[in-house]
Amino acid sequence: MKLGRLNHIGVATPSIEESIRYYRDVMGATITHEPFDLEEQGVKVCFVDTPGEEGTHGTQIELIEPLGPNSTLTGFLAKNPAGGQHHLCYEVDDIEEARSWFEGLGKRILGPTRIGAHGTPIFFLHPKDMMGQLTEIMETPKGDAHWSN
Ligand SMILES: CC[C@@H](C(=O)O)C(=O)SCCNC(=O)CCNC(=O)[C@H](O)C(C)(C)COP(=O)(O)OP(=O)(O)OC[C@H]1O[C@@H](n2cnc3c(N)ncnc32)[C@H](O)[C@@H]1OP(=O)(O)O
Ligand SMILES: [Co+2]
Repeated sequence: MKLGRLNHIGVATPSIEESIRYYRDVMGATITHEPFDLEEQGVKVCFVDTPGEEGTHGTQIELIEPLGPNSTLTGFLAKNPAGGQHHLCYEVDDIEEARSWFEGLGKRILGPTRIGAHGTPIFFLHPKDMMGQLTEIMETPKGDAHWSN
């Protein structure tokens, strides 16, 4: 497997609106995306772009707030009430090849491969098998989609 770009850093927050104000008013970010609900993942999401090469954006901050008490974020926020860095997401060319690679290494994969917030297949790896970092693997969006979401 060949590691691709760092697509996003997932940041858990108890209030996505408060986090948006922080990135806009303190960090000077322009927030062009509206928050949206991803019911299947149990999260409300908003992307914050960092600058990339001409005409593109760089690695995103993915703000995630729990949607309801059964969200996978509930335990994390109970331990970290102010929120904080939750996961790292790396791109790969071929999601099935990557899944087989990590399975072959004996890494625990958390649930099935599913469609993530960028519209491409994703899966998660257990933080205890990944040097303490909850790791998301995402198939690289094809064509212009890479820069529009
Ligand atoms: C927006 C959609 C999508 C995208 O397209 O980008 C997303 O990113 S959705 C993001 C939210 N979804 C997920 O996180 C799915 C995968 N996560 C899980 O399955 C669980 O959250 C978990 C990783 C298995 C943790 O489960 P939980 O029940 O909350 O905690 P445990 O008590 O079982 O934790 C065990 C152990 O791991 C430590 N831990 C937990 N979360 C993290 C973390 N984010 N980073 C680092 N370490 C983490 C936890 O502290 C426990 O350690 P010990 O206390 O030492 O036992
Ligand atoms: Co993510």
